[in-house]
Amino acid sequence: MAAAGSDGGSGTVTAALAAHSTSPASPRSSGLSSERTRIAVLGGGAWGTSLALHAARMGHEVLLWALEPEVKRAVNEEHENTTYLKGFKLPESLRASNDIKEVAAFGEVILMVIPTPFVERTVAQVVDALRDSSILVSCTKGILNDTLETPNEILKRVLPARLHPRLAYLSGPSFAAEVAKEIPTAVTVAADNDDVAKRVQEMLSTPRFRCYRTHDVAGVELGGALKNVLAIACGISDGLGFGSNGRAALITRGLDEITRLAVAAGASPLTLAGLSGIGDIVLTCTGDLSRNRTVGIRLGKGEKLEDITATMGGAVAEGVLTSRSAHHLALEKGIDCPVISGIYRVIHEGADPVDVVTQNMSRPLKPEVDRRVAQAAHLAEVPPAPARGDGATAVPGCVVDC
Ligand SMILES: NC(=O)c1ccc[n+]([C@@H]2O[C@H](COP(=O)([O-])OP(=O)(O)OC[C@H]3O[C@@H](n4cnc5c(N)ncnc54)[C@H](O)[C@@H]3O)[C@@H](O)[C@H]2O)c1
Ligand SMILES: O=P(O)(O)OC[C@H](O)CO
Repeated sequence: MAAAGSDGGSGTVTAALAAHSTSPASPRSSGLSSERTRIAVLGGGAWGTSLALHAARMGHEVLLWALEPEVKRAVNEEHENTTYLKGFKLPESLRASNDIKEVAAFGEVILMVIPTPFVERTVAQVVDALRDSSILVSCTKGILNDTLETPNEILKRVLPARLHPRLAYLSGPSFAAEVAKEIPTAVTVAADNDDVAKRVQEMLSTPRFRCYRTHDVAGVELGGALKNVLAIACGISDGLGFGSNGRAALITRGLDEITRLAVAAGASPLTLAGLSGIGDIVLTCTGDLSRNRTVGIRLGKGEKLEDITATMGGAVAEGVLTSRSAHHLALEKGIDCPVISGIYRVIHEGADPVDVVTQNMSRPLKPEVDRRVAQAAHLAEVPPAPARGDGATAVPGCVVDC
């Protein structure tokens, strides 16, 4: 399904950007370095196709695995993914295959862009085709229902231990259609191994697509997964006509509860204040291209979930299933998450959204800042202030690289 509202890449923003640069996709024109790399993309949905397009524009060799024969045919013959990313011409150099082992064996770097419920069975098919030097980048945003695992935890269970240091996670505010239009976008790459994070960062960064990096895998994954539930909540609020006050309250209090839950699951609160937290929350809680927010709007207007998903053309709103996982994770961790639990009750137990809002707004009154988050924020590591030439120490916070 093409993302709602896509203008097929010929919008005025794209034209304005093009007028200021002859080669926005090229890292070489800006001093950014990127060696030509063989990149395999597993997943021919909107995001997989957009990332494949981005990498191909950079001059990387790209092979895309698509589940559907029709996606493979359209990419190879029409040079467009007419199923999931309609309206964007793909370079002829970007080829698609339905043979997942062939695609995995091709890649020096493998981008895994698979909805959460299919990550395990998809990756299990390619384990034997992976080389020890492969770098595997998960771009999935969700939490599995049965086990409450993030993609990182699924991958570490399925892949041999020697490949664990080769794993990275890409997340942040990034609508597939806007990346395909080369609208300036910033994302985060998380990895335990800083060399791996740097390699992915350098491999994918351009003047239109800026990658930051972090060690906080849990924070990046949980931020990316939990914001989808909040986007559904904001959509419901919009669908009910609750306006700007309602949306601002949900974004702010939603960020608070997502942060408390993520911190309880091992994340740094600073990550939730970054691209994969507040960045992606702002994008999907306000942006019309969000599938999760669109599901929420339609629920708020009274449509049934089955009718909504039946008209999405196979596109996935991860927040629908993640609302169940997040609710159970909150119970398991003992974290009070009224927004997440409210969305769980609306989606999975048929609760009336207006009743949920009234109940949430009527809870016992409390301080705004949670004690545990405040403590975690104070304990979080800050970069050491560099020494000045005169032997004095620079003022912390004044020399941070932005
Ligand atoms: N679309 C975006 O703008 C965007 C941006 C960032 C992250 N993401 C995340 O990327 C992931 C993939 O989303 P998308 O937007 O590329 O997909 P999509 O919703 O556009 O398409 C659905 C995808 O699921 C695949 N699929 C369906 N059944 C499958 C099966 N049995 N086994 C394997 N794959 C199957 C389809 O082939 C297709 O690739 C999700 O976790 C999503 O949250 C999406
Ligand atoms: O369209 P959504 O709601 O799945 O959001 C897509 C991306 O996660 C945005 O960063």
